[in-house]
Amino acid sequence: MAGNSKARQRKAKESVANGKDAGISSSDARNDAVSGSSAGAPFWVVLVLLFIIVILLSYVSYPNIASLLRHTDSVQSKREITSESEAHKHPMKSASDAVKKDVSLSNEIEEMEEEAQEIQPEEQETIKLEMTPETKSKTKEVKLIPESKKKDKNVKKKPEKSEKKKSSKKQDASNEIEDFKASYLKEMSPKKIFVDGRRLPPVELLPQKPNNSSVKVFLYDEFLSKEECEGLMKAHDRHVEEMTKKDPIVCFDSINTLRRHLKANKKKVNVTPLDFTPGTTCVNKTFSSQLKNWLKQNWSYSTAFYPGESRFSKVFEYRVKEATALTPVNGGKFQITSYPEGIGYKTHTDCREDDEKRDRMATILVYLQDVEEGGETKFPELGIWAKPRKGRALVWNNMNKDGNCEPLSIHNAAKVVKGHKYILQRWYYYKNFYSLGKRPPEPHLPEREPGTPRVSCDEYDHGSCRWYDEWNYDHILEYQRQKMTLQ
Ligand SMILES: O=C(O)CCC(=O)C(=O)O
Ligand SMILES: [Fe+2]
Repeated sequence: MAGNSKARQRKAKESVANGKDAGISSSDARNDAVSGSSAGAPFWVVLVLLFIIVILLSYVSYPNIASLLRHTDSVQSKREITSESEAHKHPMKSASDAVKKDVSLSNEIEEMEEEAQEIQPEEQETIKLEMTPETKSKTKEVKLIPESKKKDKNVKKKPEKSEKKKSSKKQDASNEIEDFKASYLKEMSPKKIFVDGRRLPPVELLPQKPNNSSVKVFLYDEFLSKEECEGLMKAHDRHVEEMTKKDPIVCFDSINTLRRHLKANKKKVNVTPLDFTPGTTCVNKTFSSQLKNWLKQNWSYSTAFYPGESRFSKVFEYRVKEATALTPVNGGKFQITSYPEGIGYKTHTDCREDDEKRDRMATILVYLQDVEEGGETKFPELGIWAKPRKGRALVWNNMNKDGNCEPLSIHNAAKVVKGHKYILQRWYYYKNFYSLGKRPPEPHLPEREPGTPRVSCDEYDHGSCRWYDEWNYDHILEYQRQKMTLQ
């Protein structure tokens, strides 16, 4: 570095002497030389030369500041490259989404990766190799732009520059939606893999109850390393801590669920549909804050990050693909959930028993830490259960090969009796769709301050309330009525 800067100084001095373009000071040297020659007066030439010398001297005296600036530039351009490639992946992303990303879990994950990078350099290498084909396919996406430009030519009145950009972006997005070809994921096939010298064989958990379902449950111990688990938990905790500074808005699947929660907490409050924010299944801000105390925050906490938002997402999906043949393009968001003591999760299937093929074919769930007592994942119809162990992955199919939801895949999270449970989950879809794995736009209702979390209480039993760091459309009545189809 020191040698380089000396060489630069020498070069810069030479460039001034020769009046030539050289090194980092080239533009200064060139500009000054040009203005000097056009003036033609020797007094100005001397003045300009003096000016150059002063600039060069100040540069020479502060090499650290200069190199610092260069460093900032390179960091800046790296950021730009990242966000640009993200923009290709998320063409519908708005500016507010970009701002929102600043407070998203991805930032925390990125920090965790920086630490992890020091620990696992070899693994980072493997991932880079894996990313190459995707980068190529991104270039293909970019090639869509000229097509939309061709269409723009038909427009008679020339739109303003920014308008033109906006409309061509819109056009690109709609082209991409139209051109989207769904990939089907019909089964998983678990096999042994090696990660960082760890041998990871799948262990099938055999049903203890006779059944005729296609559901298979596998377990991999040490699927994630201790460092990966700890990094994810830390990122989740920091994010939850930040976001719980604001009280959440609480939503219910029905007024009955709200009544049951109030009754269980010995609150004699009469509630009517008028207590809900119009158009939604959520109660207003004041009532929500009251409920937070009344319900004693009896919920689990879920935070989400999306594919492509962090290196870890690549690391993880690559490992999952190698181990199970579950393909990254069929994967949705990543969700980290933590359960405080006394909290579990209702019995449910991860798929819906309707004809929807764009549904969750398989689930991978990784326990990020041991739980002293309770917190098992249980499949009551199969007689299968698994205990939380740091790094242990549980993977199962929720749908059969024909894309029908298997009712016997029902499962629940037993209440944590002692300890604190953390899991990472990702769902893989039978038929993927354009918006799968992309951070979704947020609904405008209920009106709320930016960064307000939500709590969703789906049913009373088994402590089914869950706090979320992001919003979807489940609580919007119109959405429920129309069963709006996602792109
Ligand atoms: O925490 C668990 O063990 C299960 C969680 C689960 O099934 C879910 O969130 O869909
Ligand atoms: Fe589940």
